[in-house]
Amino acid sequence: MSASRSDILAALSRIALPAGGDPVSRDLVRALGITEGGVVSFVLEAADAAEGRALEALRPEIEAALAQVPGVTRVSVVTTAAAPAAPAAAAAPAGKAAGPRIGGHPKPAPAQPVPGVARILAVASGKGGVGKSTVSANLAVALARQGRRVALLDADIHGPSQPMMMGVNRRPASPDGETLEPVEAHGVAMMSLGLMLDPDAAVIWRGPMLMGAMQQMMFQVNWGERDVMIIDLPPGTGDVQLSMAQKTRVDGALVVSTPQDVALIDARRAIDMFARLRVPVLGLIENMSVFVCPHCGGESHPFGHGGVAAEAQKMGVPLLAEVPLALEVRTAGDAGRPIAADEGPIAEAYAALARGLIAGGMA
Ligand SMILES: Nc1ncnc2c1ncn2[C@@H]1O[C@H](COP(=O)(O)OP(=O)(O)OP(=O)(O)O)[C@@H](O)[C@H]1O
Repeated sequence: MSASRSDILAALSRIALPAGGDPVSRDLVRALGITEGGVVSFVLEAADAAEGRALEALRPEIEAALAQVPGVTRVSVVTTAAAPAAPAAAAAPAGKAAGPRIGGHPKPAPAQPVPGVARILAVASGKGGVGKSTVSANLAVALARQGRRVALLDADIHGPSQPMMMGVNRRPASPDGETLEPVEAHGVAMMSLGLMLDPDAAVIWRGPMLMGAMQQMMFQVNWGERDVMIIDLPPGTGDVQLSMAQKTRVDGALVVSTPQDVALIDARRAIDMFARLRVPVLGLIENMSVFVCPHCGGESHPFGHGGVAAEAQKMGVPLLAEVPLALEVRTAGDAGRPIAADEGPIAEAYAALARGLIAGGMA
């Protein structure tokens, strides 16, 4: 049996904090999640950057203490600081840097550009599982192969899959304890909450925490000079999408759908949401459009046929790409080398999508 919430809180209340009290009495514990398998994850939210550094230093001790609680199989703690990034002069001295922190309450701020990033494209879907993350990773790689300087931000906070798809899973460096360095993979600079968390841990973020995490991943990452940032949004039409459009200027949205009616209904909702947020929808991408049998070469349409093209016409938006359903797309994603990194008809479909965006001045 896995540990209970009260077991975890009891263990946490035995941890003495340098500034006095314990994480429970000081109300620092956020988004505590315990999976059936006994994986415990939560966020320790510090009041300011200095306390954040102190908590980060204490993190190994906290994780070790919780690992002793019966039923706990793994512990994943993320520390955050609620205060905005300190100016460079106040940064931690070299060698004293705290680890990367992601989360915290959002800071009220008008929409602002992400420093160094020329354009932002959001990849969205109305429904989960239609291949939005796969499209984001492949498009990012295809653009990089055409010489663009590309950032990939995994905003799919509840199910961050870019570390797996891009084949990188190391904690990002934070040399100054305030900002994070993106990780490089296949010529793309990537940041994902998945790099901070145990891959098996459930992420249960409350609204404000979620917005804070998004804000930090956009503005407290040293993205460098980038021609385009691809944002892999969570499925649906929720808080992250809204907050993204409010916090920064999204130049265009790409909506991914399978040809299935049920996916298309949700895609329509996503298009409607972007219209209300005044984010231009650049077009639809049909994923898993046709299945080509690897044995006989015969074509079939497991999710229907023609639906996305018809929907695009109805909504007055272009159909930008049709990506077949192919086993190698999944195996490439699972292996951490997106299919667009190699040669073949599917890589060419992504290359054509990238060329079109570059030609249209969107990437
Ligand atoms: N064209 C394709 N052919 C075969 N498999 C695919 C294709 N596109 C995506 N997949 C596979 O389908 C699964 C779901 O894809 P993906 O994670 O990209 O979807 P998603 O829309 O981002 O899902 P979520 O809503 O969970 O974020 C993955 O295993 C992926 O490898």
